[in-house]
Amino acid sequence: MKFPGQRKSKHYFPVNARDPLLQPVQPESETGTSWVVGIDQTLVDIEAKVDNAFVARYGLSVGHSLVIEDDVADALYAELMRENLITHQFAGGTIGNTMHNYSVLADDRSVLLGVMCNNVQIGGYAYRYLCNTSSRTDLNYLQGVDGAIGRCFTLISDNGERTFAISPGMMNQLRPESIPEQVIAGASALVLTSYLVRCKAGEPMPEATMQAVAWAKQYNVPVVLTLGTKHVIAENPQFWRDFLREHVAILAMNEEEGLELTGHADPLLAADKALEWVDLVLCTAGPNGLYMAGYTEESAKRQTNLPLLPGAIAEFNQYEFSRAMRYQDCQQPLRIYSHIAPYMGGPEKIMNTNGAGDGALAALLHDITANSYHRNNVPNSSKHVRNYLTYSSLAQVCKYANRVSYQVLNQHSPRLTRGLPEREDSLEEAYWER
Ligand SMILES: Nc1ncnc2c1ncn2[C@@H]1O[C@H](COP(=O)(O)OP(=O)(O)O)[C@@H](O)[C@H]1O
Ligand SMILES: Nc1nc2c(ncn2[C@@H]2O[C@H](COP(=O)(O)O)[C@@H](O)[C@H]2O)c(=O)[nH]1
Repeated sequence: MKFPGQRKSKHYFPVNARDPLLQPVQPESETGTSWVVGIDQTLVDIEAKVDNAFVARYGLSVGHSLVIEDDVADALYAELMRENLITHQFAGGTIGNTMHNYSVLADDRSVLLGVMCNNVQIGGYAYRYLCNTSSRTDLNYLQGVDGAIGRCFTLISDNGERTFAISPGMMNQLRPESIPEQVIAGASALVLTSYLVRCKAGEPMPEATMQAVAWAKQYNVPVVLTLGTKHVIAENPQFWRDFLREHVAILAMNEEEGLELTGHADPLLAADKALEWVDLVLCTAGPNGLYMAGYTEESAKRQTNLPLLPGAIAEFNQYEFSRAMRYQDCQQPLRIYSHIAPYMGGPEKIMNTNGAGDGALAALLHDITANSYHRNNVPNSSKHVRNYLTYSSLAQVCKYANRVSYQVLNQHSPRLTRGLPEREDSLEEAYWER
């Protein structure tokens, strides 16, 4: 497990297994002691540059993800091939990306659940998917299917905005009996997307998802939900509010999804509203950076030393140096909030925005899992006198999440090709001051 993010001062973190002051740290094993598990629709992103007329012609909606029928997919693919418009093909899927990015950042294990072709052809989509997933992402629990994985036509317009057209193949054929109980039971978090319910009647994916949720509940594993696209939420916002209240601890969304869910266009108000249902919220807001909202114990709150920010909630970042806790673990819960503008103002030129939100969530998951790792290895550390959810303060998690989004925006693929630059890995470096 790598240290999550960078620090101005050195915090104690058991990255050195030979420290004699530590309890004997469990030896590194292939399965590890702390991991995250996610369920996804197995998808390959087929990226092409198109204009808005192309998007409109196939009944798609700019910036969003819609499922298309096979005949539309065939016509769309034929036009992309005819006009030689395909530029890249990557492994994709919002949770697949998040598990891969987590493993790259943490240099540690994530487990991905979903389907995979029984018959993988060299050079085919399934082959590309497997080749482009981190070797630290455990794919041993994928369920075999006799057919194709999904295709996600990722249509990039001139300003870098991405539109998705999903041709599902067999991506929704994951069955409940393919969800391994012990993998869920030992995880630091179970990560889901609202896309998992976007299926045809009779497809087993939603049932498989609910099996995983039931085990997460049984073993007190926090469930993380990322909202995916505003269209899925807009179809039935009340379903999602109930789902959050009943099953979810951590919510990740962008401001458009936040609006559909809560009725608030302001990301801070949307995040605040969502705290009625969940314990921790990450709300990305494109060029306006990102917000986090959560709970801490009143008596453990820590005052920021950064300028207090104006907003719909006055001086909302006052206690952003506090660490997040689950509502149920607080005796006197206090709401805490933080915001950060895009790292370095954002890249000079954004090639495409695909995966920026997934990157931010991977950073948050790294911080949460690092907390479990630290608790396992140094249970009597003062960091664990309370049952905290995150290793770091809300402000620090925002910085880290933002930094990772920047990295994704600065490269071409939604999956990190490497971890953050080496020279930032030094705990001594006051990188954030730049
Ligand atoms: N145009 C932009 N300029 C600068 N930063 C951006 C821009 N778009 C996204 N980002 C960064 O990427 C993060 C996630 O982007 P966002 O587009 O909100 O996510 P999603 O992909 O989920 O819609 C933002 O919080 C911000 O840090
Ligand atoms: N599991 C699904 N993943 C999907 C779907 N539509 C798009 N995507 C994936 O999202 C990422 C990019 O995410 P971003 O919102 O952070 O830009 C991309 O790689 C797509 O594969 C879907 O229906 N299901």
